[in-house]
Amino acid sequence: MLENLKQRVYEANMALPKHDLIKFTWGNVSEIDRESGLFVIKPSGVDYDDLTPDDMVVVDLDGNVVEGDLNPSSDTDTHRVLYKEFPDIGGIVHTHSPWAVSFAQAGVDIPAAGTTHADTFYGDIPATSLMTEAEINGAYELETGNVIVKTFEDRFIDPNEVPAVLVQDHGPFVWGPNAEKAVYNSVVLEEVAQMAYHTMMLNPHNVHMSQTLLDKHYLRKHGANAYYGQKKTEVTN
Ligand SMILES: O=C(CO)[C@@H](O)[C@H](O)COP(=O)(O)O
Repeated sequence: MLENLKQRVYEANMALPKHDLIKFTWGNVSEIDRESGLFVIKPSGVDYDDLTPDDMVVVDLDGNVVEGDLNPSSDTDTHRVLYKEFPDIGGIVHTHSPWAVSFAQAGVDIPAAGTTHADTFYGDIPATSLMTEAEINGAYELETGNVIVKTFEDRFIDPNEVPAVLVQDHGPFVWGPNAEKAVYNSVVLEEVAQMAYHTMMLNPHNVHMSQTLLDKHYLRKHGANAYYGQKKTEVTN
């Protein structure tokens, strides 16, 4: 079971440079096996050209390295918090994709401006508030996870419907039912971030799509077969 998971996580990590979402050793991908509560994550600081499936590190939800000779990603605690607090997600991606990072660093939500966005995100993609000095000086990656969870709780956003967040001072964390889908969502995030930036430049007033179209479009695509569990709303064609 773990060998297959390591292979999948390796392939998902290798998709980051392929889609130009990272440079050098930036970013990381993980996937959890919910039965065992173990997740597999990229090792820290290893160039993607040198990565192998055997380099992947197995971690439990208490943060203990269960298997692996290399140190797990420096963002492991952020992944860990999200797996504990968002029980429906199965894979997490962190990238430094430029357009998403620009919105994150500016502390600006990516607005739901059109159907390209609505295909994957059921609403604006939230930017977190700036982390406090205490959070930064504490266990930064752990506090990053806590800030993400608090952002979704405070803004009543369902992480199963908006599978991404823009961590101010850092960058995007994106998730999905597995690592492969989380990478797909990361690619869509970068695309809609660039589209949103230009849309906002062209029309500084209001770029939000109609809620009616957002509801219709998202539910038609996800409603009956939402991969995060069954949506109760009837899908209207
Ligand atoms: O944002 C940072 C560093 O600024 C990290 O997220 C790196 O981008 C990935 O670190 P490792 O996964 O290699 O530890």
